[in-house]
Amino acid sequence: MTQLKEKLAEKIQAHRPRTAKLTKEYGNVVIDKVDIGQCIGGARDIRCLVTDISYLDPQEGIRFRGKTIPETFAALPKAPGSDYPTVESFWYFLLTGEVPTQAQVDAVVAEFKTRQQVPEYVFTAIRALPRDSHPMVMLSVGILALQKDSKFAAFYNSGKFNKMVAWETVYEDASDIVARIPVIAAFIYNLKYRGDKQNAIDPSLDLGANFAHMIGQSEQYKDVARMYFILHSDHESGNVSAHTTHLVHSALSDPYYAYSAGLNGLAGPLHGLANQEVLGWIMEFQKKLNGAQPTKENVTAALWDTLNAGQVVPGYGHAVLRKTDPRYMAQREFCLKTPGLKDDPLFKLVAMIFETAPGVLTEHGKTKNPWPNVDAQSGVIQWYYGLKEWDFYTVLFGVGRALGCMANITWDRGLGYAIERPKSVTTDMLEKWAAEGGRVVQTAAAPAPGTGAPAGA
Ligand SMILES: CC(=O)SCCNC(=O)CCNC(=O)[C@H](O)C(C)(C)COP(=O)(O)OP(=O)(O)OC[C@H]1O[C@@H](n2cnc3c(N)ncnc32)[C@H](O)[C@@H]1OP(=O)(O)O
Ligand SMILES: O=C([O-])CC(=O)C(=O)O
Repeated sequence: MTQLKEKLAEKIQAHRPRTAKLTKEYGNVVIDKVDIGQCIGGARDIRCLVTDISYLDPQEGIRFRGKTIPETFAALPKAPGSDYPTVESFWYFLLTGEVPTQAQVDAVVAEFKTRQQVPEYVFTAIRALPRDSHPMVMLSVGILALQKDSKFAAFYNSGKFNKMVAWETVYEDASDIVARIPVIAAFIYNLKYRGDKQNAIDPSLDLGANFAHMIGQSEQYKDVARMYFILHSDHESGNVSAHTTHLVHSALSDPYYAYSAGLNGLAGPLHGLANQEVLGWIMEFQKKLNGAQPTKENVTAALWDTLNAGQVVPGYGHAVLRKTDPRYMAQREFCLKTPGLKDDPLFKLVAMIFETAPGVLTEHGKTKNPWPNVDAQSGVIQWYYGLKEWDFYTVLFGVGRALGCMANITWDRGLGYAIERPKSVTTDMLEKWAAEGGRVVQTAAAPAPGTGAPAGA
């Protein structure tokens, strides 16, 4: 066992009694209620998932293992010669909740080296796709192609499957996915946009730096990759990509099936694809400007054009957040402290949209959150460093999101979470309960009509 796996074994062992006690002794304690609006409206705000990897406060934004973004960056050991931590150090932190020592980070970096070789059949499968396939299709296929070597699936099929140790094989697959996904992403980038010029893995580099090297990027981009992957890693477990991954794995589908499915959700324009949509929107707007400077007036007019056409303003709004996304701010601060980038015309336009869009969206009056999310700021950084193919941006997101999704399902198995299966109802039922002022629950512990029903009723 590696040091990280041993530490994780300790942590899971220590945590199990807490989950068991909650289920056995407090299983009937009500923590939320469900109304018709939530039933029809995407289960918004219903507290019905558990994860300790990260928590999203609507006002404050994300905390990874209890730490805000600045606290996370400050606490973790940094990559050599860099202000940013390695992805490997963050992976240790997400999995265990402990800030690793430099020696523990070095061990993960070394472990990833042994995992990062991608079998040739994965590249063959991607090459077989039409070259104009979306890069997210290629990434999802690449992850799915790896499934045949799943250690979790092999364990399940071995006839010796045992729930108590099943997490160990999830950990193996999860670590393989995290170590390999940047290599697959780099292959896709090179295949589609660099005339198939493939750079070999540099075994001396950490995950983020190696990704930069593999796509032929600059020294400075190494920190961009590290920062981007960490910022995009996790957003508690109700978002589409994390929830899908969790749901699919809850059927004991292995991590490859689960994350390929999660990526397919990330590829939606209301979720991860919004970063591509933001750049597309900005480029369209710049074209219309025809060389003129962006001003509050012309940005306002462009935002209204989008809204009046019945479209959403990409990069703005959020299902949970009610303030500017701290991931947006972390990337904005990166821009402001990077000479060149802070004076870049595209950054200035993004900053002008930040000044203008919240007011316009508030006046429009629909969105509950007029503030920018992570996707409004990420593309401009990529563009500045020469990664201009914006249909690739969600692939970058997918590399980062693997960290959170894989940490989550490793813990799902560690704690033996059940197959996920919420209950559906019919429209007739909703109409009946609406007319009656609520659903009458037939249990001893039934709450008053209109206050919801305990599980199992
Ligand atoms: C990494 C991420 O996934 S972050 C999110 C990335 N997605 C985007 O940036 C796309 C633009 N934003 C949106 O579409 C939404 O804000 C979402 C999908 C993020 C959240 O959706 P919801 O939780 O349903 O938002 P909310 O409750 O505020 O929606 C209420 C109304 O405001 C509209 N609205 C929300 N955001 C926007 C927006 N940016 N522009 C225009 N209208 C919006 C919704 O479409 C909805 O309209 P409807 O009543 O006609 O259906
Ligand atoms: O939390 C959400 O629903 C969407 C989001 O920002 C993410 O997944 O990063």
